[in-house]
Amino acid sequence: MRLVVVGATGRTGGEIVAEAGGRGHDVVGVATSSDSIEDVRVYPNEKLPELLVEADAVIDFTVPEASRAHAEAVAEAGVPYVVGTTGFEEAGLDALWDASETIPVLKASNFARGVQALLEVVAAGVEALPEYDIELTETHHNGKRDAPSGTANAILDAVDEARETELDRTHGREGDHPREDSEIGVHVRRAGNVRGEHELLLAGNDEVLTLTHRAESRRVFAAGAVDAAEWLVGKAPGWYDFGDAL
Ligand SMILES: NC(=O)C1=CN([C@@H]2O[C@H](COP(=O)(O)OP(=O)(O)OC[C@H]3O[C@@H](n4cnc5c(N)ncnc54)[C@H](O)[C@@H]3O)[C@@H](O)[C@H]2O)C=CC1
Ligand SMILES: O=C(O)C1=N[C@H](C(=O)O)C[C@H](O)C1
Repeated sequence: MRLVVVGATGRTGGEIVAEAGGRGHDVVGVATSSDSIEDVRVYPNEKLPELLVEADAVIDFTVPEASRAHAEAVAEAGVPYVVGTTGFEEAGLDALWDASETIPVLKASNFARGVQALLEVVAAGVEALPEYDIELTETHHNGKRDAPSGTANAILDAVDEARETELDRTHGREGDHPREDSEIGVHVRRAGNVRGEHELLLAGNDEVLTLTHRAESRRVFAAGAVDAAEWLVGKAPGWYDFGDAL
């Protein structure tokens, strides 16, 4: 199928281009810097409407302001839309929700299948240990813009759902700060070229349960995103997540 990869020159977009090309898909790229990538033409943003005419699906790993801007054009073109971009918390997802009224939109903060499994394990652990203290730590490369990660927010939401309450998300601690029972500590590390690590710690009753996912390569995200795009083609308009495609 013809895939348009928006963010094609990025750390993850480049892996998606390689993964999709390796599966035999016809790939074109869109990015702010219109370089070619190993025989794949990359076009500037303003070319997106033209490229959508022949597209079977769009995969977008850019920045929130870009994904929000692209959503309308993709919806108008009637093309299924896979969104991996994170950091929408401030800007909001309204443009994507609006698009999902006319096209299938599949958004996931993490396209690694192991993270989907982690989210299920988190729910089971939290339900089994309702009175334990919970702390979350995420670690990413030193170029990551948003904090905490989209995956961290998804894990926090899974904890709240399992606890059937909203814990107070305490982002770091300093000074005189004893832990309240209602807190969940959220800790963010940015260093080197770490692809993405998430650790949930549950402690109480003289024991500690640690649940950890570590991406060893961005190829894991690329494989999941292309799987999602292949699954999304032909689906009815609506809002989907990666779990629907597994
Ligand atoms: N859902 C998932 O599985 C994953 C999500 N991500 C998310 O994907 C996003 C991109 O991450 P990276 O690949 O590290 O980013 P990057 O900074 O390496 O690449 C960003 C890409 O977006 C393009 N871009 C930047 N600003 C733009 C604009 N205003 N308009 C159009 N294109 C623009 C750049 O040209 C580049 O191609 C982030 O939000 C990150 O959190 C990253 C990995 C996995
Ligand atoms: O920016 C990244 O690299 C990643 N971002 C996603 C997130 O914000 O959760 C997914 C993955 O952890 C890599």
